[in-house]
Amino acid sequence: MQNILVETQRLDYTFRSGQPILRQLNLQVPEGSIYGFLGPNGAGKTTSLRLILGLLKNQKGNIKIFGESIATHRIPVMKRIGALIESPSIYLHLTGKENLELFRLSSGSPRNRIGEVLRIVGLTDAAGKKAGAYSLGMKQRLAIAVALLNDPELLVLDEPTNGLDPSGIIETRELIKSLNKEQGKTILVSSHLLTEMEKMATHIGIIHKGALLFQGSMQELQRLQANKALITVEVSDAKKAAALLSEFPVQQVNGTQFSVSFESRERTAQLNKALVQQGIDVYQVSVAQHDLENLFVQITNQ
Ligand SMILES: Nc1ncnc2c1ncn2[C@@H]1O[C@H](COP(=O)(O)OP(=O)(O)OP(=O)(O)O)[C@@H](O)[C@H]1O
Repeated sequence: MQNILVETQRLDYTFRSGQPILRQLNLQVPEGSIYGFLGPNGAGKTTSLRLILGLLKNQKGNIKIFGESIATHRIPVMKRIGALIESPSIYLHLTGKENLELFRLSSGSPRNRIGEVLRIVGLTDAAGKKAGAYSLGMKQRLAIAVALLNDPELLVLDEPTNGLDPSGIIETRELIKSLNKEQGKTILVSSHLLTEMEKMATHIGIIHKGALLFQGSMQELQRLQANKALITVEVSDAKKAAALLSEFPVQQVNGTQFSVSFESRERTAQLNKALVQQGIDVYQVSVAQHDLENLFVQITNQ
């Protein structure tokens, strides 16, 4: 069986306002994985990651990392973790190398580690340039280099592609994949974009309103999606269409579109015919967009 590096056991968290934020969260991050922690804004991803890193306290339930409870082994455990949470604190008036030198002093890592991390993130040639002159992707790679200084076994990255331009997103994604493949790092990475996670994650945990809706390998998620494919139909009157279609359970109505489960090509043709016979014009029938919102519908309709 695969070794679990991060495990939360029935994790509950409530801010002082009294609103429950996490509910019985049981995360299991396997060693060697890129674990995509996926959920819409406000679902509780940052709160979970802050708890895992010991930056928030007073939770209910256990958090175990490398098999140790962080309640009793926080300091030795944190030494083996690198994290990038919220915006990176990079000094723009310093060069990439100077930034790393500054953070190296607080991390206590050896001087030769700077050259190594610059090479790993592909910034060796830009090491002498001011970070303010870096592209967004280069700044993010520098921030990840800082997180790598202590040669961590586990990297925790909170929405690392958020706010980047398209090339920055690609650079960051490729770096995450190579850190996993070439450097053997286990990576817990959060995102609100399903498509982004599909491009890098080996495992997925989906959080919605503080509760875990799905957890498993990417293949398991894909199997579930294949079994639960949706088609979207654009019509002249979606509400009326949804009300008429008792034989085809409608999953979602959105403006002029509604979604139903895909069953077969023949059933799709029957659906089209039924709509036309009821006087509803059909403008388009397509496979539903591959996004988080549709995935929620698929999962919650299991
Ligand atoms: N310090 C705080 N005090 C009270 N409520 C908070 C605090 N920080 C976050 N919250 C609330 O907790 C919920 C979860 O927020 P969290 O930041 O963990 O979500 P998220 O999934 O990371 O989303 P985002 O991508 O928007 O950061 C939200 O409803 C948020 O408003």
